[in-house]
Amino acid sequence: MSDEPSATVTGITRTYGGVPVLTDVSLSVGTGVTAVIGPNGSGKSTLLGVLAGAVDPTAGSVRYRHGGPREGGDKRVGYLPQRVPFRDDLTARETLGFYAALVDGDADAALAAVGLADAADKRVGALSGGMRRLLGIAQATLGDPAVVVLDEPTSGLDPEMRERAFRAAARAGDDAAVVVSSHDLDLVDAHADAVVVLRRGEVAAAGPRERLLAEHDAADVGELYRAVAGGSADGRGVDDEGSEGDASGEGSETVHVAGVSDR
Ligand SMILES: Nc1ncnc2c1ncn2[C@@H]1O[C@H](COP(=O)(O)OP(=O)(O)OP(=O)(O)O)[C@@H](O)[C@H]1O
Repeated sequence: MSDEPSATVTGITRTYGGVPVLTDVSLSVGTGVTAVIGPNGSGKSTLLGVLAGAVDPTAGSVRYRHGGPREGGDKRVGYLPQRVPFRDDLTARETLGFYAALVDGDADAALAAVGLADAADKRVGALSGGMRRLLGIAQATLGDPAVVVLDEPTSGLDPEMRERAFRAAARAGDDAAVVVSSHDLDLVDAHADAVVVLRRGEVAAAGPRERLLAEHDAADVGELYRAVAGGSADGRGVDDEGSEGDASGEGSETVHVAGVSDR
């Protein structure tokens, strides 16, 4: 595992109609699983979209160690958006074959890696919601990208499928920087090497999971979340003075959140 970050975002701000949804976010991610957590509307999808090159920041920059999503023909950044526009009439293999052709990937290997080998010839329209999410993870990992961005890969899934989706993400994290947003704090606790907590568009805490837990005297990621992000949907349950983590978003200092694994 290299200490050099796979992707670094510096001073990212994104506004919609003049309203900031991300404010001066700086962090870097490395090999392993980095989980982005935070209340609804805290900016997780926007941050992941910026990392994936799907959302242009209003200010700030993103730097990739191995080349970005818009550089050259190679797919260096894989992306699973919240809603995946797969066609229902194609089979799982045909679907991945389409994407694999774009990035010189191996559709069957990607299907096998997420446990969908037996469903290769099923039409996408006949897959369960969970299998569809797994297909989305397979799509995002095609072509061995250096950075894999997965936006809520477990939303709407049953507990077994959630576990499978996170395991697939964790396997991809063996040799890629996997950035995953999630509300499944128990799975984040079990599988994430590093955690970023967003609160109202700012980084409230970020770093290797074990270090963050120790710093915030939290037994698990659920406790960390309650301590740092607050309990309410918009994060207003937190006192602004006393709850900042080590990556408060002040200034543009970059915090390296990943690159440490204790698994
Ligand atoms: N295209 C857009 N146009 C206008 N506002 C947007 C757009 N995308 C996001 N927003 C706003 O930005 C804020 C952050 O949204 P975002 O989806 O990044 O949050 P999130 O943390 O991923 O939320 P959730 O957990 O509900 O998925 C929200 O207030 C949302 O309404």
